[in-house]
Order: sequence, then structure tokens, then C-alpha cells
Amino acid sequence: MSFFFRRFFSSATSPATMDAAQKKAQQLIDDNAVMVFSKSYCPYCNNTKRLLDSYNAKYKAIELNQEDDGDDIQAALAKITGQRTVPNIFINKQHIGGNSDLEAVASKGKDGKKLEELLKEAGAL
Ligand SMILES: N[C@@H](CCC(=O)N[C@@H](CS)C(=O)NCC(=O)O)C(=O)O
Repeated sequence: MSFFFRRFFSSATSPATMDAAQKKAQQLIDDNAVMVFSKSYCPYCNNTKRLLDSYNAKYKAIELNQEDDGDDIQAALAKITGQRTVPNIFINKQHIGGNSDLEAVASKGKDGKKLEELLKEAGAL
């Protein structure tokens, strides 16, 4: 029984760790015209990067599977956006969603604006 409690509590993320991850995620979103939370092996993430590259957009991507606090950042993003999957994309601090959402913006626009316009407004072009 004590083994169970030790294991359960040692693997739980502390509120301080969660707070730090949330601050880090928010800082990345605030500091970058386009922010992509990614995983290096994720095909949807690769599609997102390819799509942004096709616009010659400047973006910052971090590969959560290669970061020590990647799981905590992913959990923080789930808290901030309600989305647990990657890619998790932000343009001009606005949450876009995942790759399918970015593709939808590329084909239909968002709030009457084309993706190119959103990228220009963000300073990514
Ligand atoms: N419909 C989503 C699919 C994204 C997706 O399924 N991503 C996988 C990785 S390829 C994921 O986040 N799995 C859960 C995880 O890695 O924690 C999109 O277009 O972005």
C-alpha cells in the first residue's frame, strides 16, 4: 500500500511545476508571432511546418518530446486551450488549434481573413 502511495504521489505534477509550465507556455505564445507546440515524430506537426514554410512564415516550434518539461507544457496547454494534442498552434497569441484547424484557415480563412493576412498581421511575413 505505501508503495502505491509513494509511486502515485511521486509521479504527480506539483502545482508549482504546473504553474511554471503554464508561465513558460504563455511566454512562448506571447513572444512569437507564430508558435507551434510540436513533437518531432508527429506527422500532423510536420504538415503544419510544411504549410507554414510554404508561406515563408517565421515561426517558433518546440518539440515537446525533446524537452524535459514537455509533458508539463502539454498539460499546461490542455489547461489553457482545452486541446491535448499536438501540433498546438498560435498565431498572434490567438489559439488556432491543430493541423486540421490550420489547414481550414488556409483554405477558408478565419473571421474573414486569409491565413496570409493573419501571418502578416502577426509579423510572421
Ligand atoms: N486532428 C489533429 C490530430 C493531432 C494528433 O492526433 N496528434 C497526435 C500526435 S501525431 C497527438 O497529439 N497524440 C497525443 C500525444 O502525443 O500526446 C490535428 O489535425 O492536429
